[in-house]
Amino acid sequence: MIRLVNVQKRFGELLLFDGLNLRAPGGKVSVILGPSGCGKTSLLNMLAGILQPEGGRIEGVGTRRISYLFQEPRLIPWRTIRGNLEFVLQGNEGLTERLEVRRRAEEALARVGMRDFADAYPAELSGGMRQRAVIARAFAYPGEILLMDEPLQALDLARKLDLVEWFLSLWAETTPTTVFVTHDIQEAMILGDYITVFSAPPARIIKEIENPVPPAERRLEDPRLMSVEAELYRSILDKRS
Ligand SMILES: Nc1ncnc2c1ncn2[C@@H]1O[C@H](COP(=O)(O)OP(=O)(O)OP(=O)(O)O)[C@@H](O)[C@H]1O
Repeated sequence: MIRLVNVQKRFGELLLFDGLNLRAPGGKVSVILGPSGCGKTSLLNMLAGILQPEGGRIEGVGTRRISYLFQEPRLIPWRTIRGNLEFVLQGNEGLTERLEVRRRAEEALARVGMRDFADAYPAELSGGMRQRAVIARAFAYPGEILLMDEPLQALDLARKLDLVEWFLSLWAETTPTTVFVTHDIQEAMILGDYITVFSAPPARIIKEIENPVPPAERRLEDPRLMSVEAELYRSILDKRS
């Protein structure tokens, strides 16, 4: 379980978090849904230790291994897709053997249907394929905690749902404690075991929902998810009025 206790963060005049309390249960996907600029990326950066809060504390992260998926697929342009995965795996204790690293990279690419593109360079692939490669990379590097910053936002709905399916099947193998931030309600419903809605800064929690539908059964047209969607819309609209 990751816990934020009374976290304070400001950037100059902008008070981003004024005593934020939040939990992300172990082995579950917690989605933070919030408007642009409410501090979602800053929250992940604090969890990753890249950014320090001015007050409060963050528990449950410590020395645990973290995978971080950024908004845009950050791949090294002069390395092939396989080379990008190997690069991450080589820094990993116990995986120093070159052949083992290669085997793991190829296995991860095969898991997302990218085996035939292992020798391609990032610029030769579509945005959706690059995103698939970074998802493979995140799971090839076995983090206990997975942080995801709107990694699907630039994709159309069909590609997004395709990637969500890959994501959920890979995720189910190791069930890392996951914090996924987004402003997309559909992503939140399909991926989130828990969904927390943030207000604009200073970010407050305006709604918390436990997803009533198990991951394997989540379809956008499922009436149970449609009622989650309605509840999420209502909470966001109520806040505006
Ligand atoms: N290093 C920084 N210095 C000053 N202001 C910052 C810094 N990082 C973020 N901010 C500001 O803090 C606010 C929250 O930024 P953040 O990127 O965390 O929000 P977000 O919810 O992830 O937004 P988006 O959905 O647009 O990515 C923004 O107004 C941003 O300009």
